[in-house]
Amino acid sequence: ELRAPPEKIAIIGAGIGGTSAAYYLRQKFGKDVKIDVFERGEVGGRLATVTVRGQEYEAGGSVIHPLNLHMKRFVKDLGLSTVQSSGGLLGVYNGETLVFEESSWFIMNMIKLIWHYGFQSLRMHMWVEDILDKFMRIYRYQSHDYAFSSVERLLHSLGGDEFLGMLNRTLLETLQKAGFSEKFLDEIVAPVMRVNYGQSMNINGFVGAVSMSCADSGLWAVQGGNKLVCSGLLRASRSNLIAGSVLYIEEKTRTKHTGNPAKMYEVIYQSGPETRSDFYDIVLVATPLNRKMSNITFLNFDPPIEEFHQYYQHIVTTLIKGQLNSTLFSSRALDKFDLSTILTTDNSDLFINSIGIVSSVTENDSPQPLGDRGYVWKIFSQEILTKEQILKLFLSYDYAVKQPWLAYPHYRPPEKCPSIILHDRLYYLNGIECAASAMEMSAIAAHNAALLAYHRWNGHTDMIDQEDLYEKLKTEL
Ligand SMILES: Cc1cc2nc3c(=O)[nH]c(=O)nc-3n(C[C@H](O)[C@H](O)[C@H](O)COP(=O)(O)OP(=O)(O)OC[C@H]3O[C@@H](n4cnc5c(N)ncnc54)[C@H](O)[C@@H]3O)c2cc1C
Ligand SMILES: CC(C)=CCC/C(C)=C/CC/C(C)=C/CSC[C@H](N)C(=O)O
Repeated sequence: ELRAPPEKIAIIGAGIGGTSAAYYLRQKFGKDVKIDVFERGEVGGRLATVTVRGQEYEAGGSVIHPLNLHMKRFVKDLGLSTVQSSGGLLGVYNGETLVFEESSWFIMNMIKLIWHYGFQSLRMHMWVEDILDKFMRIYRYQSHDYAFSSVERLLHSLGGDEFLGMLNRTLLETLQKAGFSEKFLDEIVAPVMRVNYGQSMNINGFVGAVSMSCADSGLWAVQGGNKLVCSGLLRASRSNLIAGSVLYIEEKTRTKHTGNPAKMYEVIYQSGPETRSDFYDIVLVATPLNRKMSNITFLNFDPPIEEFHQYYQHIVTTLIKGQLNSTLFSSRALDKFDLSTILTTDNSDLFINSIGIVSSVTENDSPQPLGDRGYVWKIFSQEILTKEQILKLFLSYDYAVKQPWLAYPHYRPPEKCPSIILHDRLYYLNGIECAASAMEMSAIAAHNAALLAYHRWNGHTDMIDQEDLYEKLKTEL
């Protein structure tokens, strides 16, 4: 038995979370519901490009894993094209020397890895694969329309106590317990955490595994820029984009056009110089809730909605077209230096987390140098680079563009994820970032919130928080 669909739904935030929520809500609630998406900045949010000498480069979320099935589906449904993320050779610098350097010969690489670290890179690959295998169960659950009322229940359904327990231990503890050596952790794992999450191995084990999965082959991106997925989803869901900053959300009783009173949410927002408001049956918040990032106040809720204080890691992306000062990293001159990405170990004297050559969002093959002044390099650092620091890294450069971010949560296990259900029909998507922040995680949270909102609207409690789903669905084949 289905109740009449809601009349109006509001989504706050037009990043990948908000726009994929619009897409899934349209699928579930049908064509008649009016969906408004509020965005105070650019559509795409943390998926954004910057322009260097007329070409666009990803400055935020850039790579997508081959097993990120929601992202894959969006690209297919929206008729977008993909580009493979260029590989290139990678080195690891410890502040004095390159402690590891890839070779262009596959066999040589294997020998080097075994020589330095025994079979630990193979064991690491197997550790990540086992977690990914369990993680993939979410697609099965969601394709059968099952929803979860908390991030913890969602993770528990994927692999039980052990899987959920990854949130409560640091990656370092987990991998030390699994017998990985200090050398492998310092020279391989820590540099991967620094390039991806700008943090040490003290992040939780789950986000550590997500980060390590970036070492898999087949990473890809959307041709023209990953943010095209967001604008495409907005269009495909026939949502109404409202350019404005949401200030307050308040629950109020309204008389509907049927003459009946109903509890609704008033969304009060600033659009240009004006403060406006509108009423909604359901609201989804698709932005991190904290003062610095969204500054939304919940008014007159009983019981009150808690304040969120999740601290987000400050990261700066700098794109520079120039000639690398390769002698900073090795004694070889530039023409003999064949590394295209340099990661760094956890050394507080280093002022960069990583540096690597990047392709523009339209280049389909290996990155090309722009004219005679070198490639475009992407640098991740904790602080904005000074001119002196840039001049240490480059022999010469002719353009630099800097983009600071409050990028992802500062992970500090044990993690307690914020609630998904903030109030009766008020949902929060970005709590999932406390497990791991990635485009696919926001898409999973969006699909889950759309299913949860739909089942709760229709009273389908049997579709929420089902135990032993994996076993149940196995026998349903
Ligand atoms: C530098 C960097 C590199 C990354 N690299 C990768 C990567 O390679 N692969 C990957 O998968 N992930 C990556 N990520 C993570 C990924 O980008 C994010 O997890 C994802 O984009 C988050 O999407 P979201 O929609 O949940 O949030 P956001 O993209 O932050 O969207 C929230 C939106 O809400 C809007 N908003 C906020 N407050 C209000 C308000 N009061 N009123 C109206 N609108 C509001 C914001 O303007 C924003 O557009 C990276 C992130 C960064 C910063
Ligand atoms: C959710 C799962 C199973 C996999 C996602 C893996 C993935 C693509 C994680 C992204 C991690 C992240 C935040 C990377 C930031 S930096 C990316 C890249 N190295 C760059 O240079 O831009």
